[in-house]
Amino acid sequence: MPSLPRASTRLSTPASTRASTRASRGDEDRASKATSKATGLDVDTLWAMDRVGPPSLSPDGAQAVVPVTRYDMEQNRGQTSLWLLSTLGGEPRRLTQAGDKDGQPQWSPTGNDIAFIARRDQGGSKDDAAQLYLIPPDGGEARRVTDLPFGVEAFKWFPDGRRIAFISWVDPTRKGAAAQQARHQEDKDRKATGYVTEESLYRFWDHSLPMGRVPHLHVLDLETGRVRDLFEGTDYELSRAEPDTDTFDISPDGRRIAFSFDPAPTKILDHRHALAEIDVRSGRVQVLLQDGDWDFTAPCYSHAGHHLAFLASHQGHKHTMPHHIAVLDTHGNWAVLSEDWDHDVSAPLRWDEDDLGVLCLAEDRGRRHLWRFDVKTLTAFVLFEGGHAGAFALEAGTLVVLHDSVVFPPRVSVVEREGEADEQQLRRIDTFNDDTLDRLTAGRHEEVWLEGAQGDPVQMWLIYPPHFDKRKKHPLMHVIHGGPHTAFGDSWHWRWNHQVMAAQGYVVACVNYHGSSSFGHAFLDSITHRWGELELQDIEAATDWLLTQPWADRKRVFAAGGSYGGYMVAWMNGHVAPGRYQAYVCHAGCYDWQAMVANDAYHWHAKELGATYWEDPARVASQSPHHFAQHFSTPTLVIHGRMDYRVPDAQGLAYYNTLKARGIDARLLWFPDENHWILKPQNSRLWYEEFFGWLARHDRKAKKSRHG
Ligand SMILES: CSCC[C@H](NC=O)C(=O)N[C@@H](Cc1ccccc1)C(=O)O
Repeated sequence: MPSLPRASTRLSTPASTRASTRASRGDEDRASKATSKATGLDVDTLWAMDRVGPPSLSPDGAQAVVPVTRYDMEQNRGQTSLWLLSTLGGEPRRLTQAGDKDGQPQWSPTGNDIAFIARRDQGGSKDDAAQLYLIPPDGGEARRVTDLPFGVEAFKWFPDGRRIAFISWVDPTRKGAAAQQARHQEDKDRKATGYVTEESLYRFWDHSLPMGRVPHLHVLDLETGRVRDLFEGTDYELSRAEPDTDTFDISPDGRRIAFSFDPAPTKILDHRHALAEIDVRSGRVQVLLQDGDWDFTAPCYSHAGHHLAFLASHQGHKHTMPHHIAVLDTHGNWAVLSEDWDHDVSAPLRWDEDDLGVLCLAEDRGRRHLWRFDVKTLTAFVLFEGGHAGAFALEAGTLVVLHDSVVFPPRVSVVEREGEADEQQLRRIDTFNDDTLDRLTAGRHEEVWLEGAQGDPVQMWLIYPPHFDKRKKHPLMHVIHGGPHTAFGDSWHWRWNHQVMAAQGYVVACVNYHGSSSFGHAFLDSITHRWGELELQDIEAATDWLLTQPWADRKRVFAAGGSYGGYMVAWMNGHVAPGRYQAYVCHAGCYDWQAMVANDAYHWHAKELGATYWEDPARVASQSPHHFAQHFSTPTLVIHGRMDYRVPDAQGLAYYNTLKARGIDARLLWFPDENHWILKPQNSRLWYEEFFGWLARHDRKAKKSRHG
């Protein structure tokens, strides 16, 4: 981080300017063009944009397949189909037409097929659950290759291209396909809807975990159609928290599968995972690494099969410890390699083609890059500099990245791997959304560093309205991120879209307050056991800085946040002098840490707050917005979804009821069919309408005709 005077501003770091220039010269031009004809982004245009998902490459690296989701606002639904992109040049080609949601495409190692997961009405039968399909890349009919009662959750090809390993949730007390089928029929015949459990972990984000079923690893033989449950008759299972392909990996010779698992008999979200390896033929399991102090996840075999890279977090030291790259050899020796690199590494890992480096995604000061971590020199090197790198794929020397920025949604580019990162060359291989972006003027964004709490440098991103005129006064809006251990940066958000907000005339401010990820472990951990305190000082320091700007309208200052960001605006309501902010929007906000024990991640709170409510109720209350209700005075729009199990809607309702009971101007927007996020087009349109309408109502200069 730079050492700072009180505040320093720059359009972006020199490095990121380089990256975004190369990634998106057209987008930079668009941002600065600001012709009087062009307008900013509106909600309907946002929903009309194509949403590109993670790419998978053909074995020769010549083509990528991506899922693309398109929404229809009037029909209030989306459809996902697969598209082929040439990495050599040429127009994108749509591969699937028929499916509703053709997802997770993976190119076979032989190059002959693309496997994907879908729930289709095809060949005279309709899938009850998502199944695996294969389609040849040169077109033709997709063919269903599984017909499993409980469907397929995620999968990986075996290197021989003849088998597929996949995850399916099965009843561990039953053996054989017929027994699982019978269980499925029993579930279908059950008339009662009550959910009965003695589990500690029984719901996750927005869904109840299947009663009495757990995620097992299976193998499908494509020639015979035979499916084997590799965990049948054992206590092994994969993580119950949305298990995906990061939880296992297949050895290059196809004989073994490494997987991470929770060794404790009773599962909770925060348990530390161990690593094991199963011999595919015999089904014999060998535990590779198990240590109560460590969480081991995301195994990945080297190409030669001699090393297993994985993520290791030293939870015994502190629960906030980052995930580091670690390697295990065939003699059982393991070591953490990236210990001196103060970055939290994300899954998946992938060995580089020389087996001397591991590719990974990791955040860095509000951005997210693709890195190569060199296992000999123990140094990290940026391969692709974000903006925001969302996913990557590497085959036959071709490296592609799915990346986005504040000024463009996710797109796919080839990263030419020559020279230093400074000379990074990107070649875009899709054209999705270009026509739409060409018609728009994007708001300019920049990064500002402030002196925040404890005198520490704190990063803030500003997104200006499209036709920003610094001689005029503008309303300000804080958009406060959730987590708390996440970060805002140079990235695209489909739900809290900065461009849509800036296009309404606000200067949007996103502060990466103490506790945010991507600024090193000490910064992330600085708020532990003292939630609210430093974060508020940072946001207030940012407001102070904003109010000194000649273009800032001091009487038109707002703050909005979701989840932990919602916690922050509720906290502000109890701690900031009345009148400093004209209105708040609290989306899915955490309001009362004692009542939050009703959520799906209740084991985690005490580690962050420093106590459970039965041990030290005063300590918990001192970090809880509800405890400061007597000071609330600022008008607030409260938004919540009934299907939110992370921050149960009782949190939002308690906040709203308190505001009403105290006679404070408040409005409630409650969605019976949404979760922590507003995912349906029409509901999103309503969300934005209410959001802007509420702010306008408390904005002395807003055009009343527009917002009622
Ligand atoms: C294992 S719990 C993970 C909590 C997660 N925070 C990540 O940094 C999260 O879901 N945060 C919510 C807010 C929240 C905070 C604490 C407890 C429940 C919810 C969010 O901001 O999205």
